[in-house]
Parts: sequence; structure tokens; C-alpha cells
Amino acid sequence: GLNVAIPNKSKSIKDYQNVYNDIAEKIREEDEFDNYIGYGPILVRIAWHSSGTFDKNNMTGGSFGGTMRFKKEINDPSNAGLKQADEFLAPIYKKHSWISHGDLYTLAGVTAVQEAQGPKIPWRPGRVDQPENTTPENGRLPDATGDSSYVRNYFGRFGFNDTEIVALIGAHCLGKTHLENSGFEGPWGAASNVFSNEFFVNLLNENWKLQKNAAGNEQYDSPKGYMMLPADFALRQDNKFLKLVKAYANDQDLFFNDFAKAYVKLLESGIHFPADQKPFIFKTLDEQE
Ligand code: HEM
Ligand SMILES: Nc1c([N+](=O)[O-])cnc2ccccc12
Repeated sequence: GLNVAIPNKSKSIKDYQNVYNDIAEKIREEDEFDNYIGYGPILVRIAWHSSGTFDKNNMTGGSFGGTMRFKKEINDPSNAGLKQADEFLAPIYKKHSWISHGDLYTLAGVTAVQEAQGPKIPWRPGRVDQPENTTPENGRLPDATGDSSYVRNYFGRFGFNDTEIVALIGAHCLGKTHLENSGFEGPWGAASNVFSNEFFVNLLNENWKLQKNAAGNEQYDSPKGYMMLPADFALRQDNKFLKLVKAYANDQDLFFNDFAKAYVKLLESGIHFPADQKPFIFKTLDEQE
């Protein structure tokens, strides 16, 4: 059924900004992770994967219950590599154990985007930890080998339109694929920890070649050492997606705007918030100097 958010009346934006700051400082502190990419990208991924189990057809899954904390979900093969994000967040939870896991995972994803110089992401607390037996079954996260109709159909499960789908996948401007996690590898060059429209610029402008990687999976590689998943490349292979890819490659502000709206919708999928609950907009560390 629909999950109704229960905001903690005793906590204010100040309390959540403290959690944001602890996450942001830890990202800065542990900058050597994954060849100096840092923890930002996998914090975005754990926020997306904890929300990406939502299914509007039976109103199950999503970020509300914080079930990513349970073995069944974190051990989903689609979540390979995310234990490192969970371990990163463990001391944060220990210090602020008044927060729910659903709020912590999504707040971490908001912090990571903003600290990577991305757009402001309005955020609402009130997710409530649910018991282990509510953990959704494995297999609800998307397949990287999907084509454009697969991608459109997959995100249709959340009620996302083409604009929301293309904007969300623009988060692949961050981080990299790891052969040991997903069977895909690269980009070998400096994978980025700065949020930008580069994913769309690369997708359009690089000279892509489909080839088998060391795990025997096909991916698109470019002479500069960039890569695209088949599901990334699918955004070039559909006219409506391609139009959006071009728009974002030419206008980073438009991408930032659309990404922020779609990311909020993703992180809040399946949750009903009280009508009078205004979202919090957090300051970055730099804005609090
Ligand atoms: C068609 C949809 C999508 C597919 C098939 C997909 C697939 C993947 C795969 C295979 C990886 C590599 C994981 C690894 O090897 O470590 C990855 C990484 C990543 N994904 Fe996606 N993804 C999708 C959508 C999204 C969305 C909607 C977001 C966020 C809004 C996102 C954010 C990320 C980030 C930040 C990384 C980098 C993680 C790191 O550097 O460790 N992805 N994705
Ligand atoms: N950096 C990335 C790119 N890229 O173009 O740099 C493309 N696809 C990706 C898919 C998952 C994670 C990172 C990606």
C-alpha cells in the first residue's frame, strides 16, 4: 500500500543539515576511494537503487522502508559494490540513529549530487524503517543491455516520461562501471566526480565502437577511453530520446533543472508526504564556509 511519510516533529532543517555536513565532510576526507573518484557516485547509486525497487502496479518497494539495510536487498547482484556505500554510511547512522535508513540513503544521494557541484535537490524526511519481511525480491533494477524500448518500458513502472528518463540517466556523468560489479568496465580515463552534462556531450560527440569487454559483454568504447552501456547508447537510438540528449548536451542548466525534478520524484516514489510539508534545501559545505 501507499507509504505515508511521518516527519520527526522534534527535528528541524538544522538537524538534517548536520547529517548532510557529516556525509559531505566524510566524502571530502575519504577522497582516495576508487582511484580518487571518491564516494559521491556510489552514494548517488545507493539512493537510486533503494528507490528503484518501486513498482507503481502493486505499490511495493521504493526508498520508504530502508530495506537496502537487509542482506536480501544489498546482496541483489544488481547492487554489487554498494556494500561499500552502506559501510561508508554506518558511522553516520551510529552518530544520528534518530534518522530512518530510507531518509539516510536518500539524503546521502542528495548530498553527493550537491557536493559534486550539481543542482540543489529539495528533500523531505519522513521515511519509516520497515521490517525485513517487507524487503522486495531481487531483480527489480534495470538491465544494462536493454534497448530504448526496454528503457522506456522499465521506467514506465515508475510513471516516468521521456524527459525524466533521459535526465535521470545523465547521472552517469558520475563514477564508472567496474568489471567485478556489473561485468562492464570503464571509463578508464578520469571517471568524473563532478556533476555535469558531460554524459550527453560524450554520448553525441565521441566515436563509439561496440566491442566485447574482458567479461565477454558488449559495450561501446571511444578512442578517448570513455564507455557507454548498451542502455546508455540506446538514448541515441530513439528519436525522442535523442532530441532530449541533444538538448541537454547544449544546455547544462536545462539538464540540471530537469535532473533535480526527476531525482526528487525517484527518491520519493511510492511515498505520500503531508501537503504542508515543505522540502528542505541544504547548503553545500562551500556555502557554509
Ligand atoms: C537504464 C537505467 C540504468 C542502468 C541499466 C544502469 C546501469 C549501471 C551500471 C551497470 C553501473 C556500473 C556499476 C558498477 O559496475 O559498479 C552503473 C553505475 C552508476 N549508475 Fe546507473 N544505471 C541506470 C540508471 C541510473 C540512474 C537513474 C542513476 C541515478 C539517478 C544512476 C546512477 C549511477 C551512478 C552514479 C553510477 C556510478 C557508480 C560508481 O561509480 O560506482 N544510474 N549504472
Ligand atoms: N561514466 C560513465 C559514462 N561516461 O560516458 O563517462 C557512461 N556510462 C556510464 C554508466 C555507468 C556508470 C558510469 C558511466
